[in-house]
This record gives sequence, structure tokens and C-alpha cells, in this order.
Amino acid sequence: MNTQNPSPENAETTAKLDQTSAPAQLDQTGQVNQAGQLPEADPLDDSPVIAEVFGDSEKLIRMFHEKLVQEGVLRGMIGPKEVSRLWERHLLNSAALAPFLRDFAQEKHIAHLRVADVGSGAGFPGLVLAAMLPEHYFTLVEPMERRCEWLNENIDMMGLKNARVLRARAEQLHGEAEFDVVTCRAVARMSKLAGWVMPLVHRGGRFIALKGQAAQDEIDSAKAQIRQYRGAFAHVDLAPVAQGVEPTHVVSITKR
Ligand SMILES: C[S@@+](CC[C@H](N)C(=O)[O-])C[C@H]1O[C@@H](n2cnc3c(N)ncnc32)[C@H](O)[C@@H]1O
Repeated sequence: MNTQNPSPENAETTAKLDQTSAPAQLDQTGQVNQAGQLPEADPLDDSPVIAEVFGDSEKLIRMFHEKLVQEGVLRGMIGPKEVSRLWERHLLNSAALAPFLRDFAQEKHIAHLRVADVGSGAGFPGLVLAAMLPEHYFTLVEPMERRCEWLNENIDMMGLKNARVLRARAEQLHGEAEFDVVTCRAVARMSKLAGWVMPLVHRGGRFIALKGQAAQDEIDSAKAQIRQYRGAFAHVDLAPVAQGVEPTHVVSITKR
């Protein structure tokens, strides 16, 4: 099982994710020639964990998984090695944030959260969360046109009525938009991220991010920036995903 999230603390992993920006080359048969062979099957494809975690959204998530398998590498959305580990590393990892959003909505008595996912990339975690939580509204903030096209296609394919794509850098939205919750994965270190995302969080709202094993160190070294942008109660939870799946680190910061 994978033990690390694709997080900025893990420079190697981040670099691999960023390699996805160049679409793969096709060979004469239309196959991905980087791999030169069929991708390995994902060990979790037939696992009961998928139904257990995704529940009613399983069908939609499987559609997204299939599109990632068929087109993700060709379109430069994921690296070739990710195809056989999409469930654990990306889809289940994204799903780990769903209970945090549900708990926040309950705590604040908000029936329909306004959520922004900053730097959605191929759709992690924002698209997965939008499929899992149809009662909440998701804005997927992503500056790259090609990734925005991909996100829009998937929203249409999955028939999601609670998700939209905003082509922008987070900083461009400062003073223009505020959300109850801002989510994020693998975009930047906390010291930089605080200034990008905290201005997008409504007062009393929360920033909730998937981070790697060094999450606590990252928060500790970004204390000044978190405080500067009115962040409070910053802490890390080790979130269980499902039995047999590696737990993941989740950073929560409340906006004063
Ligand atoms: C390494 S990818 C991670 C994508 C996805 N969140 C994931 O975990 O797979 C980082 C993404 O953040 C986007 N990004 C970079 N800087 C950004 C900013 N200032 N505001 C919003 N998105 C940004 C990039 O275009 C890219 O899609």
C-alpha cells in the first residue's frame, strides 16, 4: 500500500504529478508508447472498500475512474504509473475529506456548503467530493486551460449539477469570492498556500487540505503566515480512509 500522499512535502511526488502537464505521445496503434504495455490492473478494482467508501456515488466515481484509465495519461492528466493506483492514491485519498466537510456542515448548521477546491488538476479532491456530496456546491479553481476542459468534460459526463470550473489562480479571486470551505491537495507548501487560500475562506469558515506525513512540521513553520491571514486552530488529523487503506493526513485551519 502506498504510504505517502502526493503532497508538496514530498518533492519527488510533486515533480511526478507535474510531469503530467505534457500529454503522452501516441504510437501507430494509438496506445501509450511511454508504457509500451497494457497498464497493470489496480488491486482495488474489485474491492468491497469502493462500495463502502463511495456508497451512492460509486457509479459516478467508477465512470470518472474509467475515463482516467482510458484518457488520463494520453491527455497529460496523470502519469503512467498512476493508472494502477488510482483508487488508493487518488480517489480514496480524495474521499478522506468527505467526513470533514460533512462534520463542518453539521457543526455550523449549513445545509449547502459553498466549497472551493483550489488547484483541482485532474479532479482531486474536488471532483470526487462533488460526486460524493451532491448537497454541497463545488467550485473547482484551476488556472490551466487543458485541465479546465478535462474537469468540465467530467462534470458533464457524470451529470454533476453541483460543480463548476473557474479558470483562475486562487490569488485572482481575492476580494471577489468567499467560500465556507476551501479544499486543496498538492498545490504548494503551507507557508505559500496560506496567503493564496485563506483570503478565500469566509469568516468562521475552514481550510481543509490533504497533506503528507510532514503536515505538522509544515503548519509549525507557517505559523506566522497562517496568523497573518487570520487562520486559527490549525491542526492535523490522521484520517482513516477504509480498512486496509493507508490513513491520510488532513490539515484544518479555521478563519477568525
Ligand atoms: C500538482 S497539481 C495537483 C492537482 C490536484 N490537486 C491533485 O492533487 O492531483 C497542482 C495544481 O495546482 C494548480 N495551481 C498551481 N498554482 C495555483 C494557484 N495559485 N491557484 C490555483 N491553482 C493553482 C496547477 O495548475 C495544478 O493543476
